[in-house]
Amino acid sequence: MAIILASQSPRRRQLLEQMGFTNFIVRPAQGEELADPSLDPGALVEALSRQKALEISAAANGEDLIIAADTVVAVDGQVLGKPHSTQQAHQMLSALSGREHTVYTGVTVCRGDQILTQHEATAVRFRPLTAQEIDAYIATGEPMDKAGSYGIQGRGALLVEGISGDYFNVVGLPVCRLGRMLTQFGVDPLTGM
Ligand SMILES: Cc1cn([C@H]2C[C@H](O)[C@@H](COP(=O)(O)OP(=O)(O)OP(=O)(O)O)O2)c(=O)[nH]c1=O
Repeated sequence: MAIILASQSPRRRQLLEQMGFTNFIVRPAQGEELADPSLDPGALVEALSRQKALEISAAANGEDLIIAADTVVAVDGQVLGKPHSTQQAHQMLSALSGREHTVYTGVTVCRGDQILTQHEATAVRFRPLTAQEIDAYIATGEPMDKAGSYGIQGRGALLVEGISGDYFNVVGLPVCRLGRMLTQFGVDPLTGM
């Protein structure tokens, strides 16, 4: 049985390694992420993670275990994905300045016909940011491939006053929840695989 991480995200790869997995295949999904915009953020990230997992599973061996995830930021009923431009990154960071938002990550594990999807939510509080600080942060290049236009694991930490919930969920993979989901597939990262 091979473990396939259906993700291009280097953070997700690192977190899977941190869980103790050394021999897994990275095979990012290529399909466009399509979801009903009326879904609430939890249902949205679940649907997107499921799409990624099913795309890779369709071309995989039935014995292979696929893991896929999707992360968004929600504030004021608005869902923020990755920014398409530095201008959009500026808008997102302005919307997050001086307040709390929620990071949602959906995760899907599947093998053959068995499929399990869940999500985790983490509250993150930003300190107030000036327009100049936002511009300086964008100039580091860090925001552009990240939901909500920041990376808590990088210099984005300078913006974060506090969090409530799973830190790793913000980085892109709810490690504790995923560990428990995997036990339903007979894979236990803690006691041996
Ligand atoms: C909020 C936040 C997001 N992120 C990242 C995690 C995800 O990689 C990204 C959200 O985009 P996603 O669409 O979830 O994932 P991706 O396009 O990077 O990779 P793939 O679809 O192949 O799995 O934002 C951080 O790294 N740090 C953070 O603090």
